[in-house]
Amino acid sequence: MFYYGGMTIDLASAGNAEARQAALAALGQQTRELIDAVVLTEVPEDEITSVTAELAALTGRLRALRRTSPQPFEIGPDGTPRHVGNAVAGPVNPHALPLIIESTPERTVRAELAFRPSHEGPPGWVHGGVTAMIMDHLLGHAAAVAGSAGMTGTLSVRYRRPVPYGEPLLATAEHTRSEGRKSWVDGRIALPDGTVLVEATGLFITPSDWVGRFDPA
Ligand SMILES: CCCCCCCCCCCC(=O)SCCNC(=O)CCNC(=O)[C@H](O)C(C)(C)COP(=O)(O)OP(=O)(O)OC[C@H]1O[C@@H](n2cnc3c(N)ncnc32)[C@H](O)[C@@H]1OP(=O)(O)O
Repeated sequence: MFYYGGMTIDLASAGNAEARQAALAALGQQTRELIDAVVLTEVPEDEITSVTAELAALTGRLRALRRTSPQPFEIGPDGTPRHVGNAVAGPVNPHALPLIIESTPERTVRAELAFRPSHEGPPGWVHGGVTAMIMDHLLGHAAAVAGSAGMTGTLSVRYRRPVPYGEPLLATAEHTRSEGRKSWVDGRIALPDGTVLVEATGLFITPSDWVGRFDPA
């Protein structure tokens, strides 16, 4: 539902939902490119001021109709979570890489990724909070495809080497064991040659009201 000028509008019935998601994903991608352009720009100050004014106008146009509910969320028949607005994997969320996760027949997960200049923490390297966020999400996804969807209880991260941005990397994760509603998952981010940069272990807890709700087929 969206609220506009005192009216409530059900956009799902007002248009083609798939085309709308594609349009939003394109907006998300353009905004990612904008963010990196802002981070890297060396244009003159008057140009920066002019672009800022144009962006303020564009922001106002988008704010004309605002969503008041969370983005749609579903678990596919294979246990794969789909959440278009997610901060890590959501194609319509400019904060998201977006992380594109594949599941293997063994119910482990993998994602090829490249961080962006806007993820910089230490000069020239990726911020540790960003890599922890990627690990949190990927490990949570691995728990879900293993039939143990849950919320992060604890996440432990070991930073073994600095993480570069703008270079291809591989993130992988696998569920290792469960006890009741608690599940443990291991994961890592590595260079293409296998050199591990970041390792993580997470404990995911299935809330009581999720039990049996998100089981993969
Ligand atoms: C849909 C698919 C999504 C799929 C999603 C796709 C990937 C997304 C991944 C992103 C994940 C996130 O960022 S999630 C967002 C970050 N996480 C959160 O916001 C979680 C906030 N915390 C909570 O909501 C709650 O505390 C829960 C759900 C974690 C646990 O609450 P609860 O269910 O009431 O748990 P409770 O009965 O007290 O405890 C059950 C058992 O777990 C233990 N336990 C409880 N909390 C913790 C903890 N933090 N660390 C260690 N152990 C804990 C207890 O000691 C107990 O052990 P015993 O006595 O039985 O031995």
